[in-house]
Amino acid sequence: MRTSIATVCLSGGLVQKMYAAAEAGFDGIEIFEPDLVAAPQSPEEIRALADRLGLSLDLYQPFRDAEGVDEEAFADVLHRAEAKFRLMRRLGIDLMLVCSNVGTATLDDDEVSAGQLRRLGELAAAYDIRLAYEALAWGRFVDDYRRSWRIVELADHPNVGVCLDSFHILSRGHDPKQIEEIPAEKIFFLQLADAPALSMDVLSWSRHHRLFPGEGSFDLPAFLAHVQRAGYAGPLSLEVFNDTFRQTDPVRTARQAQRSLRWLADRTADLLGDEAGPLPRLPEVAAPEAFDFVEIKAPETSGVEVLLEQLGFDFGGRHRSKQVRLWTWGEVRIVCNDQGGSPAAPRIAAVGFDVADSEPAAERAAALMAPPVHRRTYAGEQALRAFSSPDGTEVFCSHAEDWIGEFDGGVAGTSTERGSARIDHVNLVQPWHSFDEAVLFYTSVLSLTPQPTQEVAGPSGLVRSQVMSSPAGGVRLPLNLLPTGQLAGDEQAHAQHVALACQDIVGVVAAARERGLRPLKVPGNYYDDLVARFRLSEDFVATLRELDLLYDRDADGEYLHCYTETVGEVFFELVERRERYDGFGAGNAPVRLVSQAG
Ligand SMILES: O=C(O)c1ccc(O)c(O)c1
Ligand SMILES: [Mg+2]
Repeated sequence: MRTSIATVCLSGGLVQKMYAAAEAGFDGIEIFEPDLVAAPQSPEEIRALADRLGLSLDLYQPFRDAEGVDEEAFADVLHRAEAKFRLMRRLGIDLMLVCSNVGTATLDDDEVSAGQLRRLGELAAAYDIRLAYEALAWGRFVDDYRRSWRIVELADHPNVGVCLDSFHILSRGHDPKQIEEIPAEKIFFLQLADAPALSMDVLSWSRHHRLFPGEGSFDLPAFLAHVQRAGYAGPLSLEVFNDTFRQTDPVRTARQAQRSLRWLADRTADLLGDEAGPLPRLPEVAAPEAFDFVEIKAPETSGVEVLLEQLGFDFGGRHRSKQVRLWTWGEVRIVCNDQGGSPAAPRIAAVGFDVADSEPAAERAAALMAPPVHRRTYAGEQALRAFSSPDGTEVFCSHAEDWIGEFDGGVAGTSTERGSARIDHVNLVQPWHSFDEAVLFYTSVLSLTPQPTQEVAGPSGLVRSQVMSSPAGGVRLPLNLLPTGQLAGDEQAHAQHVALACQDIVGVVAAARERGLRPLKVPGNYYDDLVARFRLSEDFVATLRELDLLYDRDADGEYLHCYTETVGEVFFELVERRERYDGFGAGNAPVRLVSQAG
């Protein structure tokens, strides 16, 4: 499988983009014309650099407004094209992308367009150049790949073929199955992009919101399977116009892009089975169905452990050789780490996921270029493999049995009178520039599935939230994207949190309050509104009000929850899920955000 990336995906100048693509392991690039025009280097220098970096120059693009025009306009098209063909010879590029006409087309006639593409193809042939015709989703007359293929078929010239771009096809809801009817030798190029489900004009959607495969809502594995079944053997090239990637580190973006192609190839090979051909596979790993632990970096005096004690955790002992303490409650294991000058503000430093087999999980993460994390390990201690997620939180694939013996006090006796508990979800706050990357990271590395995005209004802006979850719901990882502005009080509301599921939240919170816990205060107006929305008994609402419990109900069941105060950058949530309730009480989030902002 050859991989390629359009220079438009990356920030920086052309040379910087080329270094980034090479460093991330791409085989080639598509040169986006404005990048070349703005570059101080000559075409010959760019060609030499590509050679030196081991990058092939796969495509020059875009050539606009070529077909469907009158004869006078077409004379200008030929003139313009010839200049580009000469330039491409200097660059050593033999494939040019021709977009369907959006501006100058006046003739809605396949015969005319085909005739003009044929004449352009004849001119290109003289320069040993081929043309890949792409139907833009907003083309004046040609906006459907099936029509662009009909025109190419009519043009009937060996130097004229189609370029398929997943965005233009899937954004319009066109069925990609008919790609299989296009002869492989006529598919000159393939561009891949994902996108979030948005209802907006398709041009703005394309120019600002494209994403790498695995980050959006399109079914790219199914799309690529059609292209592979057609017999396409050219490079898989990414073409992602995205406002964030245009302004973030190009090396990091290029690695993210390469990760997305490796994930996509593997998923597509799954769909194709015996027909997968040369698509490379990843070590197979089932999604984890439980959290193994959460590690909080916190000095012993920070107050986090006071909270844990109030919540009813048992002290599970000190680590044999490190400044690390374990707290347990049922199946919940929280590790407080005070090593190496912990930051004053406690924060979630690592999350352990209980995967069936840690070795292949670590191999898979490495194949997806997840940056490894090296922790100090002493003789006789389990060396756990960990990786850094895009926001810096370390991800472990681990099993408590392998490491819990390193804590004196051993496995803590679990107080049965408080019932069992488990980690329900871990909410990780994402910086604005790594949100999409995080979705891809958890999708590809841990095989978690992104759920539909939600937006919650907070006092200082909208919080976008996307939950990554395992098939049976044992692991839920809400990723929250914060508003970009920072108002006073934001820090509290935008801390990360660990939610603990218990069976009798009323009893647990009542006991915790006896031990001194002060849950986040919920305003009286909230309970008046609850009474209006749900037919709840007065007694029940009085209990909720007394204990500052929040409530939600849907067709699947009920959700009762409450929050602790925030310590540094972390707080805890207690939850009780009744029946099959699968949400997070999203309607209550604005109340929490306002209360936390104080
Ligand atoms: O947005 C555009 O104009 C544009 C240009 C070239 C492409 O390949 C494409 O998919 C879109
Ligand atoms: Mg394209």
